[in-house]
Amino acid sequence: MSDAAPLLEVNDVSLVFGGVRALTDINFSVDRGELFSIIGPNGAGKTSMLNCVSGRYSPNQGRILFQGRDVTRLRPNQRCQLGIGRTFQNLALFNHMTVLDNIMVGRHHLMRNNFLTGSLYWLTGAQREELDHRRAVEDIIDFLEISHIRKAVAGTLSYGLRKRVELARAVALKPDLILLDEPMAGMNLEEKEDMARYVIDLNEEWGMTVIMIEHDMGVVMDISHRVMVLDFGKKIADGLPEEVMRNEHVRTAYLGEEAAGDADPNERVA
Ligand SMILES: Nc1ncnc2c1ncn2[C@@H]1O[C@H](COP(=O)(O)OP(=O)(O)OP(=O)(O)O)[C@@H](O)[C@H]1O
Repeated sequence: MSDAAPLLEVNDVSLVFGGVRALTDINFSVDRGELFSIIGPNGAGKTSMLNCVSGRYSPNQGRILFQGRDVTRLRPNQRCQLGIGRTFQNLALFNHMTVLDNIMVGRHHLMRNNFLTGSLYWLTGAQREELDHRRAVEDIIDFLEISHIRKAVAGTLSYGLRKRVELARAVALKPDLILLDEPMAGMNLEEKEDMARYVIDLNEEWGMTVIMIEHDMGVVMDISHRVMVLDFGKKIADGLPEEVMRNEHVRTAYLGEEAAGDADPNERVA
């Protein structure tokens, strides 16, 4: 694959649930290094699109290529191993486990030693491997500023902190492509500012390509390189944030003229 080839290509993807057409003929691509956002009203098909990329849903039609390889029929864990990580709209943490253990779960597929070799702990290099993993996890904990809660049981934390731990677990997979489903939902302004900064740093410092679904237009327009708009399962626009904001179809179909006026680009959250 040449450097110029997209990291992710979605070709003619359609997805149907019974009588509901969740997605119709969706085409887009995301280049390595991009921070790409998907927006649209409730029920527009955003999460369905992300689920087709992560492998949770299998499209009825179309193909998904990751690093030039057709992954359309691969299971979620296979895509994970190829470098696609994600967070969920509704938190999916192990609430009874500590923050540290939740993040270690994220490292699982990178660990070569299993329970058999693990029983030969000192002989197989498992001890060294575990140390390496712990070090990598510590880097993530420092980056996301959750050192003070590392030993806390995940279920006891505030919503904002649990979202951050969930992000940490997804980052622990060291994905090339990270899919974020409404990372700022339910957060206060300060938490949103922090999360926006983490997303930018993941993209710029950690080199991860990001696809983000987010309803906060201020954040989306401020930090995205490109934005795609879905409406009733169809793509109605994609382009630079300012182009999308100017697009009349988007303004009427999604934002509405009034809301479009509200999303003042000078009033950005991050
Ligand atoms: N598992 C499912 N079974 C049946 N219908 C589904 C399923 N998942 C999604 N849908 C339907 O597909 C359509 C798109 O839903 P989706 O959740 O992808 O939209 P969305 O843009 O992410 O919405 P929101 O912003 O509310 O999260 C909706 O009509 C939804 O009811």
